[in-house]
Amino acid sequence: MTRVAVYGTGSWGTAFAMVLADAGCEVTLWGRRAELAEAVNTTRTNPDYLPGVTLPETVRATTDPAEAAAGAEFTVLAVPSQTLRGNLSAWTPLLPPDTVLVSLMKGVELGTAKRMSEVIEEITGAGPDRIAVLSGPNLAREIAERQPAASVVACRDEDVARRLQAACHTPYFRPYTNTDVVGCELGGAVKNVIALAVGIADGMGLGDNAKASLITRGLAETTRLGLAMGADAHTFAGLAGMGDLVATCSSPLSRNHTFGTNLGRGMTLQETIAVTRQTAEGVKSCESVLELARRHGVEMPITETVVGIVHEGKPPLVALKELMSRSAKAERR
Ligand SMILES: NC(=O)C1=CN([C@@H]2O[C@H](COP(=O)(O)OP(=O)(O)OC[C@H]3O[C@@H](n4cnc5c(N)ncnc54)[C@H](O)[C@@H]3O)[C@@H](O)[C@H]2O)C=CC1
Ligand SMILES: O=C(CO)COP(=O)(O)O
Repeated sequence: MTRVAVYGTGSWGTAFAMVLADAGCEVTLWGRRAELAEAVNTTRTNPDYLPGVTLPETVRATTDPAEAAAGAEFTVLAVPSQTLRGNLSAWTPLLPPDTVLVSLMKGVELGTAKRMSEVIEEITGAGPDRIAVLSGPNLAREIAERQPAASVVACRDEDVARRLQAACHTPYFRPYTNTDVVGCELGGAVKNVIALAVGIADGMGLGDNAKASLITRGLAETTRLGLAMGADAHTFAGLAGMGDLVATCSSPLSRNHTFGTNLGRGMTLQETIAVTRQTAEGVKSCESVLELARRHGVEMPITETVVGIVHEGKPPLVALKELMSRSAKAERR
């Protein structure tokens, strides 16, 4: 039986642990809180993040990172992007030397503007053949209910991607392989920023034309950044690009979309943070994405607008006016 360690008992870590177990793996789920690990082991549920979902017997939880790591063929990381560096520094000495590190995270580190695979490489010293990314339209709650979804597993080494694909392929979860790690990571991180923009528009009461325009131009600016960073344009038309963007921008389950909606309705940033219990990666990553855009000389007007509203207190109506009155241009530039 393939042994897998999943670090992070939040909604996606727990739901993906279930996917792995349904695909035939033996999974150890690491979490910080003893009472939550105890609840998983005794009631087979994660009442804090996925109430009402029964987890398979082959998912066991622990608060001991060494116990989780032992014998793991895959080490899956599902903590907030901004805490990964600290978490992984503590776990690295415990990891099996050949384990494949799998990022489920959709953020870019603040300060360094590093993608999660870059942070993993820097901290663990693993080469690109041992670092994989899973990304796609994968709202955790739907997957925990075993509703059908497709996804992408990306690794520079295609054989490793195929091994991971086999480890998480179930009748309701269909992963495709890809070797474009940069594109998959950027697709996942930037769609959170665009989902904030769409949420703000929804909260302001704007219509479906505005939403479709933001999604489409959001994908255009994501692709521009990706191409400047060496990604493959096809990735952005796929599940980790367009697929995830559409799911996140249209679903009330999305934390980023909901965060934006609250801002668009007139809540302050502090009020919005106070009512947000879970990780909304775009709130911090919008600044890192903008930093990447500047470094690579790429225009990302929607990302810039989100940073203005979220971090600089720009009123959404003013931001909208500025976005709409930018100089006219050809669609493909
Ligand atoms: N929830 C979803 O539908 C999906 C989430 N993701 C991504 O997965 C990643 C994790 O997201 P979720 O599980 O949804 O978040 P969550 O907010 O549901 O859970 C986060 C988990 O990280 C833990 N955590 C928080 N601070 C920590 C720290 N300092 N050290 C260690 N652990 C800490 C929390 O206790 C919790 O277990 C994010 O990057 C997110 O973008 C990706 C696809 C789907
Ligand atoms: O990444 C996701 C779906 O693929 C989840 O989006 P949120 O983090 O906005 O909830």
